[in-house]
Amino acid sequence: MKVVETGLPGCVVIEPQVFGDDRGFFFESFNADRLAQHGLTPAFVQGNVSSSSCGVLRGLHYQWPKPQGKYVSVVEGEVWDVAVDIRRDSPTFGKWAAVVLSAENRRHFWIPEGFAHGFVTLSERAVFTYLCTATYDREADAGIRWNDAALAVDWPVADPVLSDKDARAPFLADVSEERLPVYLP
Ligand SMILES: Cc1cn([C@H]2C[C@H](O)[C@@H](COP(=O)(O)OP(=O)(O)O[C@H]3O[C@@H](C)C(=O)[C@@H](O)[C@H]3O)O2)c(=O)[nH]c1=O
Repeated sequence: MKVVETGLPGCVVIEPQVFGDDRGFFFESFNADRLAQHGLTPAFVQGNVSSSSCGVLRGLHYQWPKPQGKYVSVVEGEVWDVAVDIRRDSPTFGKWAAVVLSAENRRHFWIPEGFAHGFVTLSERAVFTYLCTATYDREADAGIRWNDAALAVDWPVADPVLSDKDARAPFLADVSEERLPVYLP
């Protein structure tokens, strides 16, 4: 397993070691001991799966309070996945990191608590799977508009398919400070 830093401190890409043989392949999708060697000790309490058609964009989502760290990957198809630091007082507030996740590259992306997260589907269909460090809380569920100019996320799709909720999400500047995650160094 290889852990690769991104330009955004705390957000890392995990590249599992894949064992192929005549039957197919095997890889460890998550190994707590190996992640701990890199200072990552997430405790997961919920697992999710979603399926999306080409051009579907989900995001940018976060929870506050009850922030969720997310360990995300794709088991069918390909997505462009992005994490945005929206922790108030963070030295990298407003910065983002993106990675292509696919069933072929088997990458996993660790997005710590306090970041907003989203992805857009690049393949005909993408099955997205992730583990979270907090359970879903409808009251705490929140979002930032995907194309907020203040964030300037360089999405590879210009006119994505969105949920009504995501299409109406507020811009970062319009979110009151107490509704944004806190930065804990
Ligand atoms: C996220 C979530 C949704 N739901 C329900 C609420 C709603 O009726 C339905 C669909 O919810 P959403 O439209 O929010 O689903 P979706 O747009 O897929 O939301 C997800 O997007 C990605 C980018 C993330 O980072 C996730 O944390 C999550 O926010 O599923 C749960 O019951 N549990 C959950 O954990």
